[in-house]
Amino acid sequence: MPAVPDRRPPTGTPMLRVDALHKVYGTADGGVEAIRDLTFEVRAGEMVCVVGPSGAGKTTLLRCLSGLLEPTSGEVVLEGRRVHGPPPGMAMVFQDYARSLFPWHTVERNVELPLREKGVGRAERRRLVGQSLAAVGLADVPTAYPWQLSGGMQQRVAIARAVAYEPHILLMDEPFAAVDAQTRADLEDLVRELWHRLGITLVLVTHDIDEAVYLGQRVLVLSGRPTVVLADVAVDLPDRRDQRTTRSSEEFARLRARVYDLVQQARRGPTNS
Ligand SMILES: Nc1ncnc2c1ncn2[C@@H]1O[C@H](COP(=O)(O)OP(=O)(O)OP(=O)(O)O)[C@@H](O)[C@H]1O
Repeated sequence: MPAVPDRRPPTGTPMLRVDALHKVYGTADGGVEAIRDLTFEVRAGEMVCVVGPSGAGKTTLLRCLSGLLEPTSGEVVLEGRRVHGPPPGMAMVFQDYARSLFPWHTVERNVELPLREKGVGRAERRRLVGQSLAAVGLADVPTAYPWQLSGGMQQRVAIARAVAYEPHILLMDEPFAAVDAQTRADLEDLVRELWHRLGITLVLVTHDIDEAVYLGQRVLVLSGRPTVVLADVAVDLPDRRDQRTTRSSEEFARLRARVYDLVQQARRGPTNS
């Protein structure tokens, strides 16, 4: 595996390029064209949310970005290198925290394991584990087991694990879909705060239009299958956001309505094919 580039690209420079991405799943009856043609870029330090109707290929897109799936044609280029397998410098957070954490390992061990695989020395591992657990508000439960924690706390462990890895880019697939509404709001704010503080590039897939507008600097709206980019909506809300004032602002309502209409249009399909 190639070494992780030491430094993140400077904020605003190209980080991720998706070029004419096309993905067909082979099936017994001829194949499913999940993604027809996706082309977009993400700059270093950006937070981009991806929405689209059910079955639009959002998970397929993330799998291609993370090198878990090879595209049928087109390419994914991360920090100037074409992605073929899981790239160094990338971390992922999944919806299903219960399956992504090892129940037989403690919280701190769960966070530490990827650092061992990365070859980080012991003292540095301890520092990164302590720092990232503190950053997600879990400094006081390092020796607990995941099953002893609430769902929201388990997802915080998964986020701490991703952050401790010091990724250049973090992919999140419906990360808050399995928690209650209040926990979801807390986790949204936690992610924005970490993104601000750490300068990570973030691509987050969600079904929730309000969440996409609240979190993102851009919202990429995917069409229905076979999938293309229907719109790339700039979210020109103030950088400092909070659940009460941001979500009740006129600008938020305007953006929400715009993205909602686009998703409805995508559901009606077919698009510009
Ligand atoms: N392994 C597979 N084999 C065949 N078809 C697949 C496979 N995985 C996904 N698909 C199909 O590809 C399309 C896109 O699926 P994908 O899970 O990426 O969509 P999604 O936008 O993430 O869906 P959802 O919003 O419901 O989670 C769907 O029609 C799905 O049935």
